[in-house]
Formats: sequence, structure tokens, C-alpha cells
Amino acid sequence: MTKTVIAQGTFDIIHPGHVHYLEEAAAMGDELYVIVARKTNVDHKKAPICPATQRRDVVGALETVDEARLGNEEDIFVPIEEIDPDVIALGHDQHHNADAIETELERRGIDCVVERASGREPGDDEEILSTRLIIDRILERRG
Ligand SMILES: Cc1cc2nc3c(=O)[nH]c(=O)nc-3n(C[C@H](O)[C@H](O)[C@H](O)COP(=O)(O)O)c2cc1C
Ligand SMILES: Nc1ncnc2c1ncn2[C@@H]1O[C@H](COP(=O)(O)OP(=O)(O)OP(=O)(O)O)[C@@H](O)[C@H]1O
Repeated sequence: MTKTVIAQGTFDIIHPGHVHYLEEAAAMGDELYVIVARKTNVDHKKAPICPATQRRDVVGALETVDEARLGNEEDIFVPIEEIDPDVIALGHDQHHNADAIETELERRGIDCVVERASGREPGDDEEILSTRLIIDRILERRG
């Protein structure tokens, strides 16, 4: 039976931290779906620069990703109900609480485990592994 994994995030300006996360999530199963956050749900940091469809299309073009889709604007559990995954891979720094997600999955009758992915450390060549830090660097050097 196919083991389906879901990953999620904003993915505004793609960097090797995203690639690391999606490779790790893909390795948790056979098929990887990625839910791309809607601007209205990105309320804990500055709004994304790129439109949602562009963020979805870039993520969807990555080799590890089977399908990228736009998230639901009102209820983040709707895409999960549609995809019915076996695993939700939370990013290393995602603010979501794994226990709270598991409780909601149970309430909705979705049989799925929640795993926490690891973070990628910057390599020797001073990789910039955060969209916010890439934007800060652009403003510093080109602003
Ligand atoms: C299991 C799960 C499902 C999500 N589904 C959606 C969704 O359907 N729509 C959406 O806009 N955001 C969704 N999100 C929220 C975003 O993916 C995301 O966590 C947040 O808005 C963006 O912040 P981040 O990139 O720092 O994680 C989901 C998050 C989780 C953990
Ligand atoms: N360095 C990293 N290592 C591993 N995973 C990462 C890394 N950076 C981001 N991710 C994961 O990628 C997903 C999407 O992240 P997001 O779009 O918030 O990027 P970000 O670079 O963390 O953004 P920002 O720096 O603007 O907060 C999240 O699940 C996040 O945990």
C-alpha cells in the first residue's frame, strides 16, 4: 500500500533548507504532497512576496514532490481530509503543536501520525537557510 506524506509551509523564496525538509519528508513514505500556505494564514511573520500560485508551482517542480497544492483559506484540515495522508511531516521550526494536530486528526477520524523533521545547518559556504534572511541580505546589499 502507498504511504502518503504531507509537508507544508510558505515557501516564498526557495532555499536548501526547504530542499532538505522536502527530501526528509519524501523519505518518510512513498508519495509526497505539499500544502502551500495562503497569504491570509501567514500571520506570524511578514506576508510572502511571491503569489501563492507561483509558490505552489515552484515547489511542485521539485523532484521530491509528487503534488503541491494551495492550502485552504478557512480550515487547514480540509486538504488533509482530501489527501488522507499516513504521515504529516512538521518542519523543524513550524510553530504548530504536534499533540494538538493529532487530537484534531483523531476528532475528524483521520488515521495519521505527526513527525517532526530536522533542520539543515548552514554548510561551509555560508548558505542562507531562511527566506527572511535572504530578504534581509538583499535589502542590505541592494536596498
Ligand atoms: C498540517 C498542516 C496543514 C496546513 N494546511 C494549511 C492550509 O490548508 N492552508 C493554509 O493556508 N495553511 C496551512 N497550513 C499552515 C501553513 O502551512 C503554515 O504553517 C503557515 O501558515 C506558514 O508558516 P510557516 O511557513 O512558517 O510554516 C498547514 C499547517 C499544518 C501544520
Ligand atoms: N533551514 C531549514 N532546515 C530545515 N527545514 C527548513 C529550513 N528552513 C525552512 N524549513 C522548513 O520549510 C518549510 C517552509 O518554511 P518557510 O516557508 O517558513 O521558510 P523559512 O525560510 O523558514 O521562512 P522565514 O525565514 O521567512 O520564516 C517549514 O516546514 C520549515 O520548517
